[in-house]
Amino acid sequence: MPRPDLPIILTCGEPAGIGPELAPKALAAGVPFVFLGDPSHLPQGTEWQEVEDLSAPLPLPQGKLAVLRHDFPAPNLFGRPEPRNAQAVIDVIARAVDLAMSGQAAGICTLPINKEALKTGAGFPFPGHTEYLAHLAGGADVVMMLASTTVTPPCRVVPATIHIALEEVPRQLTPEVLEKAIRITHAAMRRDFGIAEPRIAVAGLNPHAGENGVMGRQEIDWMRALIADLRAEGFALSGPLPADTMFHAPARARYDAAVCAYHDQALIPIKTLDFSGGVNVTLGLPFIRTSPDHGTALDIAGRGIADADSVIAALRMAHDMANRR
Ligand SMILES: NC(=O)C1=CN([C@@H]2O[C@H](COP(=O)(O)OP(=O)(O)OC[C@H]3O[C@@H](n4cnc5c(N)ncnc54)[C@H](O)[C@@H]3O)[C@@H](O)[C@H]2O)C=CC1
Ligand SMILES: NCC(=O)COP(=O)(O)O
Repeated sequence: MPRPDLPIILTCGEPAGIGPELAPKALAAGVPFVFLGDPSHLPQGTEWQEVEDLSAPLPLPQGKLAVLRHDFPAPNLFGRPEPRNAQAVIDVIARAVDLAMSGQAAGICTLPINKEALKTGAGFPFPGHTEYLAHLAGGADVVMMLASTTVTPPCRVVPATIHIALEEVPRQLTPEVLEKAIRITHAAMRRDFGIAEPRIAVAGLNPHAGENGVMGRQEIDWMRALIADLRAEGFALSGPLPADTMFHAPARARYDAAVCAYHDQALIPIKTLDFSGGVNVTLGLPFIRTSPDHGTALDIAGRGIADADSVIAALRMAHDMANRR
């Protein structure tokens, strides 16, 4: 069980992006966390203090940022990821996971990585944190959820396939993959969101959910049968639903989470409804992991204008999850 009195580890992510400037702003979350990264990447004038003992009380006096030091090999230039720093970005994530899995931290909250920079700089073989974290957890079955924090009814979405090319989706979206996403989502809604009988809506793959086979057959070939089987087990499921009409407010009021067929089907509604309050949470891991919903924003990095609301919401959600567990 995670100890909510212990800090959440906030990993630095890509230092050339907006991560370093978000870290001091994230103190507004009011929950105990420690920044894991190179303090030389923090904005000039940041008041910080190195910590070694994660059980020491937080927050630090005078609003200082607590830093668990992880020095990077090369200087940082905002907006331009440095290939020599790519491996350190990856190592920081692995170090944070070690701390969470060994019970020294309440969980982790990851600042964004630039997937292309890690692939070109260090041959990172994973398309995102989600897949890397599953690997670090010994091959856990996980799914990615993005959850709003400022809209009512809430928008919580899970793409059953994640970081793959659109042309791969019909091949990789199998009954097994969709069933796994539904089961993991159901369990996490109960454990981490306190919803005893979660209602889950399942999006179809095709326009109009195939319209009875006129615009695609996955819905009638296997989705309906899978949903019926799971309903018979007691799951409160609806679908397969046409994705274009399931995200407006009255539709969202009818479910607690939506399991979608692919990345953009799921992420466009939440990032449109709640870009600054959206939280990315990995479901199915043996430790808590949240993240802001946005990326590295290289176009504005280092200018001090990045909005910290999403990382603040992510830290609070991780802390709430630790308390609930
Ligand atoms: N969890 C993670 O590590 C994530 C990483 N990424 C990575 O980030 C990189 C850039 O991805 P993009 O698609 O360009 O998305 P992005 O979210 O980095 O940027 C999209 C637009 O939103 C703006 N924006 C993003 N966050 C903002 C903030 N906090 N305050 C103000 N404006 C903000 C940016 O300036 C840009 O105009 C890619 O390498 C992607 O893979 C993307 C999403 C999540
Ligand atoms: N678009 C969401 C995203 O890329 C987040 O991925 P991850 O790094 O959390 O796996």
